Amino acid sequence: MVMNKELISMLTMEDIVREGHPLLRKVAEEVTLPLSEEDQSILKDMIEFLRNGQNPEVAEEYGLRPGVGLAAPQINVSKRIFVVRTTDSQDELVEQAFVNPKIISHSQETTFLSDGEGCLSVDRSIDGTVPRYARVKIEAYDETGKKFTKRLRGFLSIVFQHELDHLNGIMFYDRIDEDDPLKKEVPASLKV
Ligand SMILES: Cc1nc(NNC(=O)[C@H](CC2CCCC2)CN(O)CO)c(F)c(N2CCN3CCOC[C@@H]3C2)n1
Ligand code: NI
Repeated sequence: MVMNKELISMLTMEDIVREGHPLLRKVAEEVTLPLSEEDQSILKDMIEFLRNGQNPEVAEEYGLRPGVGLAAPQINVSKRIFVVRTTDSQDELVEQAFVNPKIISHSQETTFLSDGEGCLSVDRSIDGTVPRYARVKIEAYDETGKKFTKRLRGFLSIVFQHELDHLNGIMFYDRIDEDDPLKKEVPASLKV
């Protein structure tokens, strides 16, 4: 399908950098607040990309892989920004920009997605358990530059940690234990 990129400002899969691109292994720069016009428009494009990917018609039309999160380094912008669009444990839609995000505390207990993880920057499927903190207390700024703290758990907590890793040059498969990739049991000592 030939797409006339000049007429489309939206992000497509062509804008997503893939494994091997240096930005995926760099620690991204903190963003100065308030966000510049450029950074605000980058955030808007990122949220739009997730919305489009979660819309079957649009995803089909533009060949988008669905995503629930996207980090700025994945679109060749080495800044500490990511966006998340998914439903939370109360099945509420969460569409959130995280600027200069930090984990300020976390549970000892770990969790993981039973089907493992994937990544829009990784064009292959990699089996293995990706251990994540079960609960995290985070601090970040939103698109208006307002500071907030939040306690995340479950799926949202996992997505947050996957995206935060991208800001620190970490890929999900870095966390798979080579000696026991499919381990499902959380070591007893880690249970709180
Ligand atoms: C689990 C999942 N990963 C999808 N893709 N991968 C991603 O989001 C990568 C980030 C996720 C990989 C594991 C944790 C974070 C992108 N990443 O590389 C950014 O760094 C999905 F698309 C998806 N869902 C379930 C919810 N559904 C709601 C309706 O719309 C479709 C959507 C599909 N669940
Ligand atoms: Ni990813």
